[in-house]
Amino acid sequence: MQSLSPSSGISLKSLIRKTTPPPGQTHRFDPVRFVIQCGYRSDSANTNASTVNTNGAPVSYNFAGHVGSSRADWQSSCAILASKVVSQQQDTEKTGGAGDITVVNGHKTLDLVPIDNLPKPLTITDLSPAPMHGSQMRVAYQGVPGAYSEAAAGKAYPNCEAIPCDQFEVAFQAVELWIADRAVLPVENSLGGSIHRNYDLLLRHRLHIVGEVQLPVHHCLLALPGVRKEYLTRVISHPQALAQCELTLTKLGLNVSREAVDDTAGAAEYIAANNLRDTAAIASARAAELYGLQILAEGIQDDSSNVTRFVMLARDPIIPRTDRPFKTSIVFAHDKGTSVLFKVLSAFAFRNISLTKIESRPHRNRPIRLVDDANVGTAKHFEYMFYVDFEASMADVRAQNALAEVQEFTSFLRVLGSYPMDMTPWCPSREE
Ligand SMILES: O=C(O)C(=O)C[C@]1(C(=O)O)C=C[C@@H](O)C=C1
Repeated sequence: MQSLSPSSGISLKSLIRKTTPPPGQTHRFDPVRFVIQCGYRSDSANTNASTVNTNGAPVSYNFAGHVGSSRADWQSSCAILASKVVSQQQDTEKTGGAGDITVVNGHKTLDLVPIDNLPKPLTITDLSPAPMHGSQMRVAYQGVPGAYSEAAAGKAYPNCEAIPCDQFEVAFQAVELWIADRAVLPVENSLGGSIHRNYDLLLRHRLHIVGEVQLPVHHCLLALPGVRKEYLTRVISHPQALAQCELTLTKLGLNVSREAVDDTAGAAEYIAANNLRDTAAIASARAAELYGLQILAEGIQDDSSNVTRFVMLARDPIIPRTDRPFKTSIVFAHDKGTSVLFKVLSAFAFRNISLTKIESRPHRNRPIRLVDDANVGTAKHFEYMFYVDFEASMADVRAQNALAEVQEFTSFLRVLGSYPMDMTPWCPSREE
């Protein structure tokens, strides 16, 4: 990725360089047409022409550094952009001033004191409908520089310009509004499990999964220089990172409270900006370097092969292929609830298609199904959306037939994306 230097900053000029989508990217992909071509249907009502681009495939791991712009540049760009912002609903309950921990969606989050020379995360109010396109791939991620999501962006697109965003929602919108070309989104971790909110966002938005990366996550305990473990009363980090280090924190004999914040690197930045000598952060070694913290303990994740899986999102899908391993992600539901699940899964089992992931989430439009029985009362069944990843490309006739069958059993079916699997050699010691 691009290295951090004042001259590499995102300027307003570069942000508004192109005001129309580049040739070949003017039309949104039409899932209806895509699935009809493949012999099955989806839920989408979109009837636009179907145009795809092919530059979404992940490439080999070569992440060497941070991407960025000067914070000053970024802030001034955002300030100008903010003057023509479409109104966006901000679902936060932020109340505090700089340096406070406040509550966002039930989680504690930080109002950070600015540190020079680092790009400031996009906020929901920075989002402008003005599209912008440089020659370099722009990849939106949630967090601040030093976050694992930034490293994932670098693994997926080694020469990209990574754009920090203060919420996942903002990263989605950055792509939808042509501010970024891709978003990178953590969906599951080998220790901490699924990042549920991101599954909900995948459904709420119309972006397509165009790739995946699996990133070894190697956590460090960071504090201000000179601080010793015995001084600590609190450890702050992303809830996933806290979960991934739970046992090790106890083994280290730390008598500390755990507090969840928006991202790992943001926790490190907060400690540095507020000179907190009683608080440590769980974050990457790179975050220690960026924010001038010392590493008190390394490799504190409860399993040395701790891996987070990220997906890359784009406005258009990539063309599925069969000459390399592909994965396809779908989401479906049925009016009659979970009874359909076995049938759906057997459509894949009969065709020898392996499932790599299954996840259920509340059906937000219809969370409860009531079944009245005059004699005994009313049964209240929870309703679900099921997310399934399977190991086949949509260009594979087995996958097309399986989905043709699945659509017979389901009232809702959407293909989230068909994309190359991350096949980089297994080396968990390649630490972030
Ligand atoms: O906070 C970060 O650094 C992130 O990139 C987020 C995130 C996550 O959401 O799971 C990503 C990878 C790690 O598993 C911990 C945190």
